[in-house]
Amino acid sequence: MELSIFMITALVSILVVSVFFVFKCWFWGTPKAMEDIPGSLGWPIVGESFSFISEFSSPSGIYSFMSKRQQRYGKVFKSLVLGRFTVFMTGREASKILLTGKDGMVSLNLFYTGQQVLGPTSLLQTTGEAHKRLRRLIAEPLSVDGLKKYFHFINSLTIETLEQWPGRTVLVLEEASTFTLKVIGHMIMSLEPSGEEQEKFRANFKLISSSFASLPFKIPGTAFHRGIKARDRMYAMLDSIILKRRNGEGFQQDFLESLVTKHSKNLVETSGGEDDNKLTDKQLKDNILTLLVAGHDTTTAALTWLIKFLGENPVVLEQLRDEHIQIQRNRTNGTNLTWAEVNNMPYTAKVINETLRRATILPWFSRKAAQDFDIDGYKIKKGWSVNLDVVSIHHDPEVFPNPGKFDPSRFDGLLKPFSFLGFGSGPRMCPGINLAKLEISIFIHHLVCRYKWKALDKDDSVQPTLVRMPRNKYPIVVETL
Ligand code: HEM
Repeated sequence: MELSIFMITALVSILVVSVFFVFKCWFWGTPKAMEDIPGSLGWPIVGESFSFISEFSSPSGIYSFMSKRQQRYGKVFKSLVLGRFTVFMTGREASKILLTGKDGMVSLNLFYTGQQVLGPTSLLQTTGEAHKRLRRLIAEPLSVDGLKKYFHFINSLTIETLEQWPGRTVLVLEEASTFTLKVIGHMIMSLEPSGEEQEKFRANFKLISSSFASLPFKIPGTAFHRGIKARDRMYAMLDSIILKRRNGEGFQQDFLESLVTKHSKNLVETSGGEDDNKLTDKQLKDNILTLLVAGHDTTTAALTWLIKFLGENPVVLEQLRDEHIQIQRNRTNGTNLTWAEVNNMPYTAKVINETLRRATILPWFSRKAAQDFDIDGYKIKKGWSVNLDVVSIHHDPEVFPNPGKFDPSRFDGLLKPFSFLGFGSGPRMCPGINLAKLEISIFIHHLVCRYKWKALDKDDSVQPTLVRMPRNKYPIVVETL
């Protein structure tokens, strides 16, 4: 029932969005200009969107859509999916060109709904110098040292979360979602992990999140409209916190405080000139929302896949458990995990990488050509949508033999550049990498040291969302060891 409602909604959405955007593109002549690129644009208007969506949620995911076409046309092919004429490409060479994107060759290619919700000054919508400047401002609070102050919070929250798991059916995806949202809410604005504010924050965030894959019409009653309204409520909440901080009330050592005190424009006497290290309140809010959106689903999915892969690979689980039990045994004083320990978990780091390779949480990286350029002998024109197929890169048998196997030892040695893109590469490489690894490592430590679990369902299909997650949310039962 749920599936058929989803399918109907997806089909109607594809149709409406496609008609809107495809007419726009045909008007500008994109299909004709793409004549030299191999591939098929599929049916008029909807293109290949139906097979794209249906293969997307199959266990092999978008990989089967890509590999069929790569076998027929080669590494570069065109398609018409989700209302966009798109050139798909794969391989380490294409990654290097697209991800290093020198001289502003490409920009990120958000869907219209994402652009509207996140606002024009979001990191995801800026390019060139403006993008570099924003990256500089958020680098310090997201660095390993900058994150040290959140260690105790994440550690306690993990223990509390896991203590609730034994004796009931646990939907790992839901638990991971609640956990990662509490972590990021605390890190950004010292939000208490429970209570009315947390509930409001969560409700607004959910509406914002679902508006990204909605129809692009801001009509009351639509998911897009609800998302924009939730975004406005979230901004009002941030406004009131920023005001309090400026008035010297409620000082906290969080991400917001660091931006407000060091980088907020309203605090300095502006003499009319631009200060490269200062942000307006609008820039501040757009980018806090960007971090929330970019960091939540990804970390939730990674944690869920990791627990699932461990459940399916007892040998890996045993080796991982050994690493963590050894950490416990080596402790001379105290019984709790320490900051030094969490930064020295070599096998855990490989398990995280292998999870990101095997699951490929962000299956493609979407770009827009900002100028004409050549790739694998094909001419890409300014304005085209270009998608880097990361799943095929992560499943290339020449780099990762037997790619379907979950095998963290693949990361024992150095890999060839651009063969592993779990956190991306180049100027747009994930700025949240340290936070994500910190959360996952702490969670895994307590999980494997104290608990064992059993999966209640064997379904391997994937939710048809931009971030790949198990459709069944990975239901398990848990016992203490
Ligand atoms: C395991 C969890 C995570 C994974 C797998 C992940 C993955 C990625 C990848 C692959 C990219 C590059 C996308 C591209 O090039 O198109 C990216 C970018 C980004 N990530 Fe993450 N991420 C994770 C967690 C986080 C967290 C916790 C945050 C925030 C605190 C975050 C914030 C961002 C932002 C803002 C960008 C865009 C950077 C830019 O455009 O300059 N991510 N992430």
